Amino acid sequence: MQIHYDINQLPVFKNAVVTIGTFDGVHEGHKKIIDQLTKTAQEAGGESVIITFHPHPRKIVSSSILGIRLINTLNEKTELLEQLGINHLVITPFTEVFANQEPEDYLKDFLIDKFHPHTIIIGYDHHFGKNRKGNYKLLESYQEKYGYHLKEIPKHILDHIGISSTKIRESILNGDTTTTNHLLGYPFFFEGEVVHGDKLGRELGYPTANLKVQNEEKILPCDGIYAVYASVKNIDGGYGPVLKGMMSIGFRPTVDGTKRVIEVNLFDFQNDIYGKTLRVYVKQFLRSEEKFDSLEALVKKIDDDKERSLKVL
Ligand SMILES: Cc1cc2nc3c(=O)[nH]c(=O)nc-3n(C[C@H](O)[C@H](O)[C@H](O)COP(=O)(O)O)c2cc1C
Ligand SMILES: Nc1ncnc2c1ncn2[C@@H]1O[C@H](COP(=O)(O)OP(=O)(O)O)[C@@H](O)[C@H]1O
Repeated sequence: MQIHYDINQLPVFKNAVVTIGTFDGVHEGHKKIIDQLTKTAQEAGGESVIITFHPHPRKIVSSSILGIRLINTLNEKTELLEQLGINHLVITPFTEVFANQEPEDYLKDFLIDKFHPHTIIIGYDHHFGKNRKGNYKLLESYQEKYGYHLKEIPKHILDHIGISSTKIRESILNGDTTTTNHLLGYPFFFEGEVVHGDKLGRELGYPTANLKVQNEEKILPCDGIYAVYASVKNIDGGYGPVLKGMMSIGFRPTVDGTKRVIEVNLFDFQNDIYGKTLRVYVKQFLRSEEKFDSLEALVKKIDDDKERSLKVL
C-alpha cells in the first residue's frame, strides 16, 4: 500500500476506484466496503484508493464534538488498512479551507483532477463541500460530464457501520470488551510510554509498567482490571513477542492514589522497559477496581486476577 500525505504530489492513478471515509476503527463494517472496493478495482483492472482525512472532519466542522475520542490514531488506522490489500491510502489534510470548498469545486479540483476516478464508491448519505451541500445526487448529475462510474453503498450497510463505530466507542467506555472486540474483528489496542511509578509494584511481587498515552485523541477503556496481551515496541518500529499479562486502570484506592494510572503486569517477564513503548491488546474485562483493607488482601486478589487472566488468554 502506498501512503500519500501530500495531495499535490499524487501519482497518476490507473483506473482509480475510489472510496472516501474516516474509517475510524477499521472495523468489520468498514471491511465490507473495502472488500467491495478491492473487488471493483480488480474488475476494472485498476487501483484501489482510499481517501481519508486528518484531523477527523468532525473536529473541524462541528464544535459540539470537539472532544470526540477516536478508536484509532492515524498510524494505527494506516497499519490496519495496510493489512487489507489496498493499493493507495491518501491522507488528506482536513483544513477549514478544504472543508469550505463549494461542492462543485471539491468534485472538480479534488476528486476529478487529482484522482481521475474510474469509479467512485460512496454512501447514499455522503456529504461534502461547504455546509455539507454536496451529496450523492450531485455526483450523479456530473457522472456523464466527468465520465466516472458511481456505486452506492446501500443504507442497511451504512446504518450498520454508523452504529458499529458508535457502539464500539460506547463499549470501550463501558468495559464491554466482548462487544468491542467482536465489532472490531480484532482486540482493541492502544500504546503508551513506560514511565516511572511509585515502585510499590515490585514489592508486592507484581511489577507494573505504568503507561503514559501520548495521543490525547485516543479513546481508552474504562477503569477496571483486564486480561491483556502486550508487545514491547522495538527501536526499528517493529514489535517484540506477544506477552500475556493483566492491566489495571484507575485511581488505586487501596494506596490512596490521586490520579488515574494505567499499569500492566506482564507474565514471565523481567526486563527493564522504562522509556519504551508498550502496545496493549485489551482482551477481557475482569472486574472493577476495589479498595482493600490491606496490601495483603490486594495481592491475594491480584493472584486471583492472574489465574483468571491465564484462563482467558
Ligand atoms: C491486576 C491488577 C489489579 C489491581 N487491582 C487493584 C484494585 O482493585 N485496587 C487498587 O487499589 N489497586 C489495584 N491495583 C493497583 C496496585 O495498587 C498497584 O499495582 C500498586 O499500587 C503498584 O503501583 P506502582 O506500579 O506505581 O508501584 C491493581 C494492579 C494490578 C496489576
Ligand atoms: N513482569 C513485569 N511486568 C511489568 N514491568 C516489569 C516486569 N518486570 C520488570 N518490569 C520493569 O519494572 C517496572 C515496574 O516496576 P514497579 O516496581 O511497579 O515500578 P513503577 O512503580 O516505576 O512502575 C516496569 O516499568 C518495567 O520496567
